[in-house]
Amino acid sequence: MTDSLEAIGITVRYGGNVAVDGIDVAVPAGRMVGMVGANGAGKSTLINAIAGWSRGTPVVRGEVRLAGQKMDGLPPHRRAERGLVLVPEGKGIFAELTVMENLALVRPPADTRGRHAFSMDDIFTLFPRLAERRGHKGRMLSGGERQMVAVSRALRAAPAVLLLDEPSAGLAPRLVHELLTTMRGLVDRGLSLLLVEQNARATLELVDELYLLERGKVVAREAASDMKDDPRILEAYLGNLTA
Ligand SMILES: Nc1ncnc2c1ncn2[C@@H]1O[C@H](COP(=O)(O)OP(=O)(O)OP(=O)(O)O)[C@@H](O)[C@H]1O
Repeated sequence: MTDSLEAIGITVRYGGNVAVDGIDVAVPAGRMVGMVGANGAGKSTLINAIAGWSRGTPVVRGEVRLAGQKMDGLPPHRRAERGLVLVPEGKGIFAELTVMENLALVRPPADTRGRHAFSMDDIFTLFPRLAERRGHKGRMLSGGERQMVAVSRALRAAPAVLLLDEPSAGLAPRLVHELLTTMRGLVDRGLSLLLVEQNARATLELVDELYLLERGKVVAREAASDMKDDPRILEAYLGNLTA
């Protein structure tokens, strides 16, 4: 079966500094793949390159395919139109627009075949907190609520594959768990998800497969169930999970 998302040989080079070094990623349909690593490992650089953009002006190489279709050379908005939708690090919601207005900025595509469409009602069922706050401006929302808006805005675009960059940043552990559990629920309903996270522990609990990144390279890639039991991985990258 064709993977929902396939990235092959992604390399992002800033002069002599190779931030991402020939990484392959595959997200099978209806699966949640996690990518963890320390600060500066290259996680954001990689997920942004898959979405079609980079900070600065690096040299970017590699192929990206969505359900077998080539995305190479397409700008981020064209990739999003085809269903490859990024929730960027830092959320990027408009502080002076209300929750409703932020969500209304995205026009759902007319043709949602092979995609996962979410009406406003679906979104408010998923995030009841946003329903209560629909008239509140972005600047009045908590970090968790802003993250919910950012995810919801991406869902309005009817993703085939959702790319989620560090949703836990700045959130309390309980909120991280709630948000990731909600995302897992969507994956169980068929969405494909690539999640970049620093919080390895929370990620490992919910993903199907985990990649570990170190200095721009994948140093381990395993089913999450196997990684949980791999003492080498636990010790080196995840600390003591039973602690
Ligand atoms: N605009 C830029 N110019 C030069 N180098 C950059 C630029 N953006 C990122 N880098 C480099 O790319 C490498 C990877 O950074 P990246 O932000 O992808 O790491 P990360 O794993 O997402 O870290 P974090 O968890 O802190 O967000 C770092 O060495 C960083 O210095």
